[in-house]
Amino acid sequence: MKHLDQYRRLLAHLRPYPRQVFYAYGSTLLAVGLNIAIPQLLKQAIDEGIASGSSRALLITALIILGVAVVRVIFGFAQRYYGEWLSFRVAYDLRNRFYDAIQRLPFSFHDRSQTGDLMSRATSDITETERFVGVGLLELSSTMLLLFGIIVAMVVEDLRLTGLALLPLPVLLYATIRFGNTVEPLFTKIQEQMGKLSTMMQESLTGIRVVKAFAREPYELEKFDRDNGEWYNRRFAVIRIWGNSWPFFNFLVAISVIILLWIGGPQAMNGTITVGSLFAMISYVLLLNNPVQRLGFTVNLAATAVASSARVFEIIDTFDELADKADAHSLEHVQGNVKFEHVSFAYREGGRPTLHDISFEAKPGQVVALMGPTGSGKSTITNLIPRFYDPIEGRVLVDDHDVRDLAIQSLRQQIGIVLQDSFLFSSSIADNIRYGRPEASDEEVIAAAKAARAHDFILHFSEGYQTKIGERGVTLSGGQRQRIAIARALLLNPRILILDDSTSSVDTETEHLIQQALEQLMQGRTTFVIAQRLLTLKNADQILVLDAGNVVQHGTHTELLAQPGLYRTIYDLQLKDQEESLVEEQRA
Ligand SMILES: Nc1ncnc2c1ncn2[C@@H]1O[C@H](COP(=O)(O)OP(=O)(O)OP(=O)(O)O)[C@@H](O)[C@H]1O
Repeated sequence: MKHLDQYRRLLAHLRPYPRQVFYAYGSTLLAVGLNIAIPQLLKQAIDEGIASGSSRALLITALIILGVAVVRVIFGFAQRYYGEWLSFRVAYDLRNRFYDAIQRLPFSFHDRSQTGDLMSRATSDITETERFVGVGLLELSSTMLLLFGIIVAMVVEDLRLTGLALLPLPVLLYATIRFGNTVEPLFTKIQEQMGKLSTMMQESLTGIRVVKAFAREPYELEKFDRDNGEWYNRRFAVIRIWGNSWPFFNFLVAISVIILLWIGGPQAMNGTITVGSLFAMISYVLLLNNPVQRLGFTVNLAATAVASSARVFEIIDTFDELADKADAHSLEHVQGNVKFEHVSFAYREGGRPTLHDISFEAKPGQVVALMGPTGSGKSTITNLIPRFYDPIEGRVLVDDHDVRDLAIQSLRQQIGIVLQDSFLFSSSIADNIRYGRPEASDEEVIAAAKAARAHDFILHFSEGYQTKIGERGVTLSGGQRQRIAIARALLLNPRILILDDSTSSVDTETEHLIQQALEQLMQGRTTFVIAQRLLTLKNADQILVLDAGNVVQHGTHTELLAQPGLYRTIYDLQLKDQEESLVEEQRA
């Protein structure tokens, strides 16, 4: 079978739990054994009780059947209990491994992936997989065991009659396998569609303000309805195949019964076999009725699990191209020297380079301002320092170590990042500030917030530092969020800093506070700043002027202003206006 490897891999998830597997499968085996015993008991009741008129034999058999039924209930419970236990445990393990992969995988992976699709794999696909690995697999094993046990019991009873009665069996097995192979690719399509729906849901939730602002709710609804309808059609197609198949499965069982009556009936009449024996044979075949009816369901589960687990494993197996080397060097005491040596970079392998042959050196404590038109590669340069991506040519060095030779965690712990749209988690303000250093004391958190000019507004909330941010808490303004992000970076006390000084969306008072906070943050650290403000540019030790991924000019504000080029053009067009307010600010 082509999916054998996939099943093997799924089964490997049961290996850590031998005790539970033993109980689950042990009770299944015993429950099946007891099921098979019942027709024998009935045979005895007929042949030794009814036929010979012994009510005592009948009573004893009835009591034994009662005992068997009670014990079977206990095994049935154990089977269910441990089956569910295994289901949830496998789901727990898979979900953890999936989350671990998502945390571990580099930016390039997240650039390619859609959040909604990943969410759908983490929820719907793992649920489909867990249902099979625990309960589904037990049920399938139970059916197979029962089938095998019944064949053996029937052969012992009467070989020739068994051969005839089970003639439809190969058809049943063939139809089951064919059914599984037909529905499996359909399930892959169903789960892919579910991924698409989740992506759409996630996007419209994230962008709900845009949807409402443009009054596009009807359009979004129609788009969603179309894809939801497609999901329904795909799901229904499977149900149709299933619906067409299982009555057919039951029909095959009915044929076996007919054969038994047709051939075995006359034999019982002429005494070749006993009536009890014929009854037992028919009971055996009828025992198959329920499992065969559920066979479609279990095969369905198996097929979904193959499709879904493939989607889960695809993420878990994704190669992490940025994984630490075996002999990765751990960065301990950093000076903060950052050097780019002939660095070229492309976001996609084989794609057009975004950066071309960039070289410069930032000495410890220097401020390097990056400026240039939108899309010129400013953020891309800053992405290479914490090794969010690797260059395609050249080297990025921190304190003369190629960042590819460093343990990535140790490198990133030395780098603080404050961007314009800093993300905050939905937890307390204090927890957000200590995100990079969970062990920081309350005093340190407060000191960082004070330096980031955030302390005062935090104290205005009734719960102060314990105020919850986000969906179940307060909504912070852009300027407040940025100052929390600055405090978060300050607490990390990084040697290298990456920040964006644009504060366009806030009032002048807040802008002033943010500037003060940023200046405090920059002190004594090697800083890369995506510069929008004249003051930042004037204070920078060096300015890299970028255009279409090339450094077209390099120098200080005074040097660059003195020569013709992009810097002077941008200065004339955008920055000159700030000169006046700067003079006023300095005067004040
Ligand atoms: N994750 C990504 N995947 C693919 N291409 C990207 C990615 N991020 C940026 N780019 C592309 O790389 C180029 C440089 O982008 P970058 O964000 O570095 O520019 P920027 O100078 O910071 O622009 P802005 O001032 O508008 O933020 C752009 O053409 C952009 O489309």
